[in-house]
Amino acid sequence: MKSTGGSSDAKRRAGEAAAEGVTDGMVVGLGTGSTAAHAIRALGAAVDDGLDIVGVPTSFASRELAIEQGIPLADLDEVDGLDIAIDGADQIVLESGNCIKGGGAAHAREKLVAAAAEEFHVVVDPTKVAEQLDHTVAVEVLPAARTGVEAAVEKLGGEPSLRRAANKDGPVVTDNGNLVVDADFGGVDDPAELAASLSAVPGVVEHGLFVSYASAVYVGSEDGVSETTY
Ligand SMILES: O=C(CO)[C@H](O)[C@H](O)COP(=O)(O)O
Repeated sequence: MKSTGGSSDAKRRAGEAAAEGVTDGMVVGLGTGSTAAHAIRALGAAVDDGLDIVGVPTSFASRELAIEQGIPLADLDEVDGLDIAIDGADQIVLESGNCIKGGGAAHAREKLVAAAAEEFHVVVDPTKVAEQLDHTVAVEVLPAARTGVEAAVEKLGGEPSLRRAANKDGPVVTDNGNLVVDADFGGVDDPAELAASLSAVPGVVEHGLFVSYASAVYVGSEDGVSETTY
C-alpha cells in the first residue's frame, strides 16, 4: 500500500498494538493505508496461528492485502455490525480523537465501516498528531457534481482542488467510481459544523472529517506506542 511518510517502524508498532486487541469471534474492519496495512499483516499472522475472525475490508487495496494474508472476509452488508475497525488517519487531534482521513481516497467506505463498528481504533505515527485539524479534507463527489461541490467548498471558505492521478492522465477515480475534491480550509475551528456543512452539499458522497468516531488512538513511535481512549 502507498506510504504517506512517517517512520515505518512507528506505523508498524501502532498497527500491531491495535491488532493485539482483536480476539476470537470478532468481526473486524480493515482500514486502508500503510499504517492500517501493518495491522492487517499482524492479523494475518494471528489467523495463521488460529485466531478466528472475519474481516471487512474498506478498499480494493485492503481487500487484496487481506486475501494475501489469508484473513476470511465478508462484505459490510453480510455482517450484523462489527466489533472493531482499525484504520489510519492523515491527521488527528488527540484531545478529541477527531481526525481527517481520505489520503487513499477510501474514506467513504472507511466511514461506513467505522460507523458500523462498536469501536473505532485509529493507528498513526507521531507526524499525524496535531493541536488543530488543518489538513486538506478529501471530499468524494459524484462526477456530475464536481463543479457544484467546488463552488460550495469556496462558499464555506475552502480552496478546492481536484485530486489528480499520479500514474494516469486525469483525476483519481475512487473504488466507487467517483472523483475526489481536496478542500483546504486552513485551521478547522469547528470540525462538527464543517462536517455537517459538507455532508449537506448535493453531490457529496462522503468527506474525510471523522468527528466523534474514535474510541482509541494508538500512536507508534521509535520506542513504543501510546494509547489514548475516549
Ligand atoms: O484515510 C486513509 C485512506 O483513505 C488512510 O488511512 C490515511 O491516508 C493514512 O494513511 P497512511 O497510514 O498510509 O499514512
